[in-house]
This record gives sequence, structure tokens and C-alpha cells, in this order.
Amino acid sequence: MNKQPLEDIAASPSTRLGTLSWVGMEGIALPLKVAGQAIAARASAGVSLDDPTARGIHMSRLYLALAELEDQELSLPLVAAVLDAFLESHEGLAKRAFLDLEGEALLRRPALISPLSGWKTYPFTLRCRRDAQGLHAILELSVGYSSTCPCSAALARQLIQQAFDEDFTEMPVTRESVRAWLGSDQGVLATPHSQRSQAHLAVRLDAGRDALPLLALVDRVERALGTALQTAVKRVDEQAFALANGQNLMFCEDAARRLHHALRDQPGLEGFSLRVVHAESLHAHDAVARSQWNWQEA
Ligand SMILES: Nc1nc2c(ncn2[C@@H]2O[C@H](COP(=O)(O)OP(=O)(O)OP(=O)(O)O)[C@@H](O)[C@H]2O)c(=O)[nH]1
Repeated sequence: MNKQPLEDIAASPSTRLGTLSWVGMEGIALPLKVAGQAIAARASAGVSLDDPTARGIHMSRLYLALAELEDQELSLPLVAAVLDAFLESHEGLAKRAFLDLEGEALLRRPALISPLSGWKTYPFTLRCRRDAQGLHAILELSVGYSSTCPCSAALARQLIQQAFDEDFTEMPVTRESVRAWLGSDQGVLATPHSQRSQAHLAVRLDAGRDALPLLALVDRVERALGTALQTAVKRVDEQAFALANGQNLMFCEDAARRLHHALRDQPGLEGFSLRVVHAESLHAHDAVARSQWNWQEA
């Protein structure tokens, strides 16, 4: 073992002077607890280098401070404590500290009708910064849902009406014959197109609130859209899903407006930006809508 004192290059003066806006590490593997579940996450940890003469920051001090996040439910006070530790361990070097945590929240979601449930992942990134003004926190979250095209539904209904006119020329039409026709393939000879869709949210959190509103946001978004992707599904659930889609026909504009209003009603948000993406089955391209409230792109 080397008994000589270890040279500390980071502490030596830099030959080229200059401050740096961000220095740190990206892609650090880190176990987190989100909504009660242990998940594998990735952290980006950094500080500003505000001493123009200092050669480097102390990467190990940032890395070790992350251990605080390991076994406790992820919350804003916890992140604030880690960012404070970044700054305290870089006194005289850094005025701003940064921490991004990226992972997939794992939530148990109930079936629509049956007593079953299953797991769904929701990709998220929590982007936090600590500076002289305090803590700034942005939560990005993606929620999948189903969207059925209202135009396609109207066109399909028109075809069904035409088929009815052609098939029922004889009068009188009986209730039984119409009922049998409706239950046949001929009764639903055209179906609207629907697609798996994504809502991507970025919300600026009120740093005075402790809990991360991840579960509350997922619940609010899925309720507003009405057509959440399902986990465990029996036929009774599939039928309820078909009904939910029929009752919630949506262009991407409709989905974006629904979410805008739902997020405006969510307590603890200081602003948001949202983007909905309908991966059209009609086209090989996507239909996209965006909306913001009290938001400036970073
Ligand atoms: N600043 C900096 N360090 C790097 C970089 N790449 C690797 N490191 C290494 O990160 C390691 C940890 O740095 P420090 O936190 O300063 O380690 P230390 O000097 O043993 O720890 P302290 O005594 O707390 O300062 C060092 O061995 C550096 O060489 C880099 O690009 N910049």
C-alpha cells in the first residue's frame, strides 16, 4: 500500500481560469423509493464551479451525499438536504447545486370492473436545483392512455347508418330483427381507429410542499382522460374499456385541453408544460398538441 500522501489535483490551481455552470456526474445508478416501491433510478449530480481559479470539484463528495436518498420515500425535503450537502461540501467553490433523478415509478393499478390489479410503470424525471433563491423542482412524468378518433367514429357511424338503410328496406322493421342485426358483424361494419397515446407533463412544484405529487398527478391525468392503459384484463374489463373509449373520443387537441384544465386544478403546482402524442394508427406519423401555463422553457 502506498504510504505517501495522495496528490490532490482537484485542489491545485487551474492554469486556465474560468467559472463553469455545471460540473458533476451523469448516469449514477441509485436505488430509490417512489410511491412506496423500490425502483432502480439514475442520478445526475452537479454543482456550479464559481471559483475561477479552482482546478476541479470533489466528485466523491457529491456521490457519497446521494446515499441519503436510498431507503426513504423520495420527497422534496430529502432532495433539498442532499443539495445542501453538495453546497456545504463545496463551500467557496459552488453557489448552485443540481440533482436530476430519472426512473420509472411502479404503481399498482386496479382493473376497471373485476377485482384484479397489476403493475404499470410511469417514466419520470425530478429535476432540482438549489441556489440563493432556494429550491427549484420540476417533475417530468409520462402517462400512457388510449385515444379513439372522434372523426373516424362519426364516419364509422355514417357507414352503419347506410348499411341499415340498405338492409332494412322492408317495413315494418321489428325490434327483434334490428337487435339481431346490431349484434352481427354487419351491425358494426366499420370501427373508428384508436391508438396508444402518451401524455408528457413537466410541472413546476411548490417547493414548500413535502410530498412528491407523482401518484396524485397520475390519478388526475388518468381520470381526466378516462381511458387509462390497463393491466390485468378480463372480458368484463375489456368491455368497460371499449365503453370508456366510446365515451371519451379524443383528438390530440381534446386530450391536451382536458389535461390543461385538470392540471390547473391540481394544488401545489406553480406552472406546467404538457405535450400529448397520439401515435396514429391512421398515419405513419403522430398527432401532437402542446399547452403551457405559467411556464418558461429553461
Ligand atoms: N474534479 C474531477 N474529478 C475527477 C474527474 N474524473 C475523475 N475524477 C476523480 O474523482 C475522484 C474523487 O475526487 P475527490 O472528491 O476530490 O476525491 P478526494 O480528494 O479523495 O476527496 P476529498 O478529500 O473529499 O476532496 C478523484 O480521484 C478524481 O481524480 C474529473 O473530470 N473532474
